[in-house]
Amino acid sequence: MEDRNIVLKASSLKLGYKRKGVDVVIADRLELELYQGKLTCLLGPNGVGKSTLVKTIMGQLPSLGGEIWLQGMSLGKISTKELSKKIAVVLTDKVSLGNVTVYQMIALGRIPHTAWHGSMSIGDHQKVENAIEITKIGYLRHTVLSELSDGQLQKVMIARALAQDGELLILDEPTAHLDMINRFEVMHLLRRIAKEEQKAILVVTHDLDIAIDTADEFWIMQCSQPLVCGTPEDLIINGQINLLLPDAKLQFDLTSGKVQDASPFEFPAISGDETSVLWLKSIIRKNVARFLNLELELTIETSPFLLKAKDGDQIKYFHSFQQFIDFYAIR
Ligand SMILES: Nc1ncnc2c1ncn2[C@@H]1O[C@H](COP(=O)(O)OP(=O)(O)OP(=O)(O)O)[C@@H](O)[C@H]1O
Repeated sequence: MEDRNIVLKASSLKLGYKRKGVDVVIADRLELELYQGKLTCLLGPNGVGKSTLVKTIMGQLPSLGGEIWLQGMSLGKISTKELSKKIAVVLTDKVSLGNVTVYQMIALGRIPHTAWHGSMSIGDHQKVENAIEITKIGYLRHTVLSELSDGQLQKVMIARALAQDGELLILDEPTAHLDMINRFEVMHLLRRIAKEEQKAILVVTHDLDIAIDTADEFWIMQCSQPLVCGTPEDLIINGQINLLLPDAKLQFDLTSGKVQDASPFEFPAISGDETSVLWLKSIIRKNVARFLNLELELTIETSPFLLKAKDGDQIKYFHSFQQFIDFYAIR
């Protein structure tokens, strides 16, 4: 653990807002570290304080207590200009610069490094080109932002953050509003950037399945509790992943890696290969209200698909899950 390069560290961090001079505390006693080359996902229920934490780490919102260090320097001692060179942020806010081209937008990432009216140096243009190459959006270079899809726009905003060339990238729900393929692509792009560019990346997300696939580290935030930190795999195996599911009706299923109904469930006897049994259980579970015959003995094969159901002396064969469920639904 000691050999991991800490980019940002916070100790006894107290988060919140001032209302009429009074502290409104959102979270307290937070201990956290972000590492170079690691993708960290911050997860937690709506309203728990994830954006508040992000704003505090970015230096946009003062903490109510505790310390934050960026590369060993106290955050409070770093000027806004220096901070904008070190931390790049991608927020969910809609971009209103519709007529700006992709190249121009990414070039805005260089502003902290140039004077406001100063022109970009060759080095600045190289940083922009590099960001375009990493995010593979060269084909969009001259397109105006208003003509981009949400997924393309998200990649442009990531490229802008990359062009900024800070040590730390923070993204607040970068996969919100994206379809499944784009969610997957964006998160895998962030993982690649963490590894190849050796950036520390913090992503706020509600996308548990893709976060499990891509994150090196999870921070689980819960109301009035310390952050729970660890690799997704450790948190799954030790059951702490269920902290994300305080509703007793839901649980994280270790075998399928999915969140599912936690109500006790007894399956009929099933034999077959592991994957087929998993999906047969999935359809049985969904149809539990109309599927109460526990005397069944089920055998499943998938090449070709054949589901044998033995009910006492009777044997029935089904060639799809649909046939199987339809048959038992009408009994
Ligand atoms: N400017 C503000 N002043 C006072 N309270 C605020 C302010 N902004 C947010 N809050 C409160 O802080 C709490 C945490 O909000 P925050 O936006 O950080 O949650 P979140 O975990 O990011 O939620 P979500 O998943 O819905 O985005 C909420 O109770 C919210 O009402």
